[in-house]
Amino acid sequence: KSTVTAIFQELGCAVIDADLIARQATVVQPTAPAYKSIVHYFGKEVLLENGEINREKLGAIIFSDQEKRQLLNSLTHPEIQKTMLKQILKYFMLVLGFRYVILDIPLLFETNKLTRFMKHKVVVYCDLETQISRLMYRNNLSQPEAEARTHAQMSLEEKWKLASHVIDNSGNQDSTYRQVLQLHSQLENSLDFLWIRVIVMASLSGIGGLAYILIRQFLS
Ligand SMILES: CC(C)(COP(=O)(O)OP(=O)(O)OC[C@H]1O[C@@H](n2cnc3c(N)ncnc32)[C@H](O)[C@@H]1O)[C@@H](O)C(=O)NCCC(=O)NCCS
Ligand SMILES: Nc1ncnc2c1ncn2[C@@H]1O[C@H](COP(=O)(O)OP(=O)(O)OP(=O)(O)O)[C@@H](O)[C@H]1O
Repeated sequence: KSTVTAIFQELGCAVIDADLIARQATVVQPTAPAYKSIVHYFGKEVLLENGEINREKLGAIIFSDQEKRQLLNSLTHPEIQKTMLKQILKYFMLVLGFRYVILDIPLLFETNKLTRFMKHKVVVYCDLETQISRLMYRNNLSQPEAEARTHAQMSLEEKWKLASHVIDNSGNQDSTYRQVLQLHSQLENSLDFLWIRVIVMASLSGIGGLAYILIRQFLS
């Protein structure tokens, strides 16, 4: 997904990355409420010496225990979704004026209630063997560790069925790049953004109208 969203970003699109948010101050840094709950439920042994979350250790716990994974999800996902929503609104505000926003979400179909508001759902696909070997290489994991992580998610075949577009990323980066270019031009030519503009305009004029009434009441 990150490989594909990086191309969209290069093409000038607005991108919101759930994984990045999951690592940020609002979610797992020592001042965040989710951080405190993680320490409360998982203990200080999931912390590094500097107080930050030991991702390797927490990963080893949650990817071998479904209940603990669900617990972690229940602590982090509300914060991640709240931050995503704020960023979406920012991009749709008239000053920024983006027609659409690309959301990079690993657990979109499993947990995200946002799907019903999404016109386009893109699944980035490759065969399981390639997926596991790329994950092993990127995260420096053993085969069983990488398999535990892929099994913690809906299979790509199932996700494929729920998608409106599929990008086949089994080949080289050039082949992926070409597919993204094609999807990008399809999205650029789409008029789907118009209904979002109408909703944003209507909400803003509603808020503006309310503020006007309140000011009038206050001054009279
Ligand atoms: C458990 C954590 C600390 C492990 O960090 P680490 O850097 O070792 O792994 P990384 O984040 O790169 O994830 C490894 C792989 O597991 C997947 N994954 C991550 N969290 C989850 C989850 N809760 N359920 C299923 N798959 C997950 C990722 O998409 C990736 O493919 C981290 O993944 C985390 O904080 N997860 C909870 C937040 C979350 O659900 N993030 C993903 C969706 S927004
Ligand atoms: N077409 C490709 N050819 C070779 N390597 C690739 C290709 N696409 C992605 N990779 C590599 O595979 C790894 C995983 O890709 P990427 O980070 O884009 O996946 P992701 O879906 O965002 O991952 P996750 O949800 O696990 O964070 C990265 O190291 C990336 O460089």
